Amino acid sequence: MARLSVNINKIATLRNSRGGNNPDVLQAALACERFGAQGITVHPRPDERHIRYQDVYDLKANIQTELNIEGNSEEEKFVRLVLDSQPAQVTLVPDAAGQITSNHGWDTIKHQAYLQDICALFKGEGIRVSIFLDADPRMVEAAARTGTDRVELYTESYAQEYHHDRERAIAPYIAAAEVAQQAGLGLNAGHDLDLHNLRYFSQHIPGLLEVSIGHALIADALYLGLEETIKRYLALATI
Ligand SMILES: CC(=O)[C@@H](O)[C@H](O)COP(=O)(O)O
Ligand SMILES: NCC(=O)COP(=O)(O)O
Repeated sequence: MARLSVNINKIATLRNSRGGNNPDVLQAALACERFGAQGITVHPRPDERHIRYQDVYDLKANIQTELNIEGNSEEEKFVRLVLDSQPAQVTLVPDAAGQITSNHGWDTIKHQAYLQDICALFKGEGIRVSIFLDADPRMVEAAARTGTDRVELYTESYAQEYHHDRERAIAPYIAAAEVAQQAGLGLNAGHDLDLHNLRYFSQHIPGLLEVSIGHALIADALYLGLEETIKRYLALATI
């Protein structure tokens, strides 16, 4: 039974396209909560092309549910933002500056020492840490040695393969989730989850605590409205 954290990056993309404050990112986040979302996710990027750093402070001061901030902790500015705004959770994502969207998880073997240090820093401030990972049991095993609380499985390959062969698509995710459970790590997932592939994922992944969903959910809201869309995603995530 996973909780749904709505990623509102795309609301900010729309706002920024005209330079004003329409749509209002904070108002959208509060509406998501009112319609049942159990968390709000943002992924401020160094160029602030969608979520701006100021949005993060405004969200933290006003939302009632968990704030999850995603980003690359190798950027000094990101670390300062997280420490200053004190979200419930930080998700460490190894994206290069200017990348269009996330396309891989951390290599927790190669970067073990760095990840241990950064997890200790955030956890020392009472912030829950999750590390974004490809669905590879070796990466989960090594993540367990960093001190992280959770891992987030990067679901793009699941989403792409789902329509061809869903059993094959989900197999590495089940294997990774089992290793996470054995290691005592909490499990999150996200990227390209949608109304078609979410039910099967929630049904088959043991111990799934949270899904963060943005792109497809915000697109669906154009047709269905935000309230109905969130209701549908909640029904699939909390199976
Ligand atoms: C970490 C992750 O999975 C991404 O999906 C990300 O949060 C989305 O970022 P963009 O909205 O910038 O594509
Ligand atoms: N962590 C994944 C996320 O926040 C949203 O990804 P997407 O649904 O926008 O692909």
